[in-house]
Amino acid sequence: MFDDLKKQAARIGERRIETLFQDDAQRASTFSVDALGMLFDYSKTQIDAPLRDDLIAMAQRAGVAERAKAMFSGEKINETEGRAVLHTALRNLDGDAVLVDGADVMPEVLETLDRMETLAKELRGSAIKDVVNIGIGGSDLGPAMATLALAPYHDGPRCHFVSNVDGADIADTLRKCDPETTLFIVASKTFTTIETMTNARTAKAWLAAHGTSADGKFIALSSAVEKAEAFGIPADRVFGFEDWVGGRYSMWGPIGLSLMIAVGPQAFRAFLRGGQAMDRHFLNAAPEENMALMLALVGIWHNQGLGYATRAVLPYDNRLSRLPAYLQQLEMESNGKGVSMDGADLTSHSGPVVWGEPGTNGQHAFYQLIHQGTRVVPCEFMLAAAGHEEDLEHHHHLLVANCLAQSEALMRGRGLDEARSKVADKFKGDELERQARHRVFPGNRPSTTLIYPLLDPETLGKIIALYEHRVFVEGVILNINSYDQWGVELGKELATALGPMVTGEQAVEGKDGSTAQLLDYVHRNAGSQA
Ligand SMILES: O=P(O)(O)OC[C@H]1O[C@](O)(CO)[C@@H](O)[C@@H]1O
Repeated sequence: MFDDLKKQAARIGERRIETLFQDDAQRASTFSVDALGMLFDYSKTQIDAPLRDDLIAMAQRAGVAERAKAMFSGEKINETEGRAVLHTALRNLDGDAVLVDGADVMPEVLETLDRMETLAKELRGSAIKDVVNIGIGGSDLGPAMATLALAPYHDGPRCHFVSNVDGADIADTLRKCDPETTLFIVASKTFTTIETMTNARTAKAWLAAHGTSADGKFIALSSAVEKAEAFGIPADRVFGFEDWVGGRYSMWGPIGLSLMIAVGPQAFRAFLRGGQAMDRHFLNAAPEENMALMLALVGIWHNQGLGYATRAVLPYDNRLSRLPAYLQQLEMESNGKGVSMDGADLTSHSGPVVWGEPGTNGQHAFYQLIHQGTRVVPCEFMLAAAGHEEDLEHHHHLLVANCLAQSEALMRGRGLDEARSKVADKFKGDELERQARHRVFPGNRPSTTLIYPLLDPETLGKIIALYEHRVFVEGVILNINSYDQWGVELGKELATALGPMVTGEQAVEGKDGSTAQLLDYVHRNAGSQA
């Protein structure tokens, strides 16, 4: 499937990336995309003109542009669930018609946005001091990531995010809240997710235990409006969305309510505008100038072409510290599939393992392996040209210097001669040789850098939509369905079956020796918190 890329890899061989800059003074700008005020620089990779041509031709053969049109126009491209994929409609602020089964979805999308704004304004001027979003996965990671990312714009009530079924999560959160001035948002597309429903019931019980009425204290964000009503949340406190919004793509609509309450409707609209600008760019820009397409093709080259199994997302922007977790769901739940659209086994690897931490913290943790480990980890750096803290500009200068130094170091490395010269005054002979070898950096390790002016709401919208489209393009090239998630089901089923064995209501039967042993340990030690 990726024979062209294998041939390109053989052609490139052991070539050093730095030599590409020596041979072409324009390389940096030729292998960058400058769009929407952001710059995506992929020149510190092995991609050269013939390879880029092959990658673009591959995207064209796979029908990326046609599939994108199909997605935006409401075709049911999520074939295993028979659904359209229309998170882009949630940021279609101009309201141009988008049809699903012949009906325009935009009037309802815009009406829901209006209702959200009315409620957000009301809450921001009310006695509510704490908002607790109860949700998990796509009903948590997006708003949690974005609320932190946009902290400088946060002028509403405090927002907390409870996701884990581990009682520690909600207990630690409720300890900070006053029942009289706390509002709970139950965010669940299906309104059946066990973690969320358990936490929501615990929140209700907490209010009751404090003698506080639950009336007006709960809001629901869900596609299952009747289930939310059955939980006791009246219809006018439920914000619905359709099944064509996938969980991990849902922060642009009702699932973003906590973010809207935190930063205000205006900033939330700016976030949507950023996403919409990226949509238009993705649909209209020529391949070489298309940021999402090129980001995806760099990913395909590294993963399917060169076999690098992981990629690190390294934001030099502390407020993006939840972005790697957000992207883990976005990318790995979308493209971690083993069969193609038609149900046949994939003949290549699926999407890569995505991981990361903000710089500079990562430098003092795992960069050792990135620089000198035996596995190559393509790195995706992200950096704002300016920070929000004008009085702390010297911090930002250090941040920038560190980010740029890392991509330079990864590419250049350090040879044995240079390593020897670093320690020649301390060691001699064989010991000098041994010590020098520990200080060699192989270099020639690829990285990309996405640089933007400032992490404001609009820019965040552009970045998130950029990654969504990257996932889409990689999925089309791999011919997989990026919009289902069957791989999460088996564990859920087994957990449900194990529940009564954990509580002791049912004997442990039919379990493998390891599972039975672990259950036995729990039973013998369950009282240990006393
Ligand atoms: O919003 P819901 O229905 O509670 O689902 C939460 C998450 O669970 C999953 O279905 C599976 O983990 C995700 O795709 C989703 O974001």
